[in-house]
Amino acid sequence: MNSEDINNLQNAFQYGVNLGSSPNAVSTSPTQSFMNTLPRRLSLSKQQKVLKPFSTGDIKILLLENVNQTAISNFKEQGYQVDFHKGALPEEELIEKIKDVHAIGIRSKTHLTENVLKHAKNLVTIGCFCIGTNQVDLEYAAKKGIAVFNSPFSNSRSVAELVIAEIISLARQVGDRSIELHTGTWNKVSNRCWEVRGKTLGIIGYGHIGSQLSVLAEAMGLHVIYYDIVTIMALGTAKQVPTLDELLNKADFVSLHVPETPETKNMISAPQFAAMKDGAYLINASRGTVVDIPSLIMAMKAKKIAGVALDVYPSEPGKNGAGSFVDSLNSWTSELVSLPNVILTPHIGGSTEEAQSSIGIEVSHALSKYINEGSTIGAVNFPEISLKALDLDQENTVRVLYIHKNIPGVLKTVNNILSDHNIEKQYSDSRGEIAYLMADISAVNQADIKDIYEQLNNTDAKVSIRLLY
Ligand SMILES: NC(=O)C1=CN([C@@H]2O[C@H](COP(=O)(O)OP(=O)(O)OC[C@H]3O[C@@H](n4cnc5c(N)ncnc54)[C@H](O)[C@@H]3O)[C@@H](O)[C@H]2O)C=CC1
Ligand SMILES: O=C(O)CCC(=O)C(=O)O
Repeated sequence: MNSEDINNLQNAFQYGVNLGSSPNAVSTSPTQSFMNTLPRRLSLSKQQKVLKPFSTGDIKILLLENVNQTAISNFKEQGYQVDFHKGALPEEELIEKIKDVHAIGIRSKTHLTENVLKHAKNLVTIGCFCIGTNQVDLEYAAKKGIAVFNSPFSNSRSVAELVIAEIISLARQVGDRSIELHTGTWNKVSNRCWEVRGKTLGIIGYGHIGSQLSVLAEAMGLHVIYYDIVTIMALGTAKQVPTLDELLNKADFVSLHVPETPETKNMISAPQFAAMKDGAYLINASRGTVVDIPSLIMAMKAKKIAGVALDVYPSEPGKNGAGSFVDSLNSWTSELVSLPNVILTPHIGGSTEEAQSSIGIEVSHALSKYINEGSTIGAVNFPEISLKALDLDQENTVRVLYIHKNIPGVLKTVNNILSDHNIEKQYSDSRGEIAYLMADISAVNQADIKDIYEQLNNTDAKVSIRLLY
């Protein structure tokens, strides 16, 4: 590409129509700061046109809960404005901030409910920098045309390793011995301390984490059985059991790795504790709502359960600090902490340098690809579609991103609007009540862009539109 070509391309951008008045169209002509980087971008990617329909400097991203530095760097490299906070925000402050941003990055503590999201006038995407997405109202987000992404397995190994540490620590009462010695008490005992070799581990939920745990546990000589609502191929010599009760009857250690759903709420309560072996151990690094803690306390007091390791709780503090894990957070806190052989960790299953760094890269990448190109690959509440990047010589090609209600006749209406142009590529898919169409149309001049936008904007089925060019 010679300098004349670059000038032409810059001119093409500078004639961009400003569609910024529409809440969902993040489309204005690019800033000089982006122009200044253009020759470098072009030399990095000789064949592909970088789609920048908007001033990247106008894109605002709110990052909460100490999302990793890798994500901050990626977003800044894109030219976005990043507002970074170490903790979660109280709901009122969150509502104030979310009004203004195009993207938000959270971990497990920020609850993006309908009440919060209804204030998000410009929001196009949410990044959960974690595995779980239960903290987001996914359905409502989809209805508002907000695509949600997560990192489905970047921290799975970290969780599995923590659980392995806890299995041995519970069996050897390491937590109690450590607390005693920290407070000056030497208590060298072997009573009811066990090797884990030859014992049975029951894994509830044999997905990414459960199956990884299975492999590690077998390497230490544990027998593994698992229960899952779907039939899943066993790794190593593990065996799937047909019922939860069978798992509870047989396992010496029970470890939970299910998502938070209506079905998993209080999945382990009084009847399940009763079904467990006497002196069994429980580990929960999934979600706090999965175990009924008052029933757990009763089972421990009755010596039915010999120890428990919890990483997650029904209510968790929004940020780090002393004095936050108390009865006003969860009414049973002081009772639980007074029991023997209880290991409590502050939701750190996925908190390793390795996991956080790769989650930061993966989720920031997915959000940037969606903002810049419209790709929804990896979205958890949207149909997953993508079109290949445009070539540099496709100067008058516009990418239409049209999120709409999944009702009959929409494609006919949209294609009528686009019919004066050549539709180079088109891809459409639906998921529940929401459908998403990506189309690259060529031979479009600047006046056409505004016209296409307005016509699409007037369609009944429209949820939101962006035009990239
Ligand atoms: N403590 C921490 O820091 C972390 C906690 N998590 C939690 O762990 C959960 C599991 O993570 P992954 O293994 O990656 O998820 P996954 O989606 O790969 O696996 C979950 C498994 O649970 C099964 N399942 C769902 N409902 C079930 C039910 N009612 N009964 C039995 N099985 C059921 C599914 O079929 C699936 O095989 C996440 O949803 C998240 O809440 C995830 C990462 C870190
Ligand atoms: O690291 C976090 O903040 C949350 C980890 C977690 O629970 C998840 O990935 O689902």
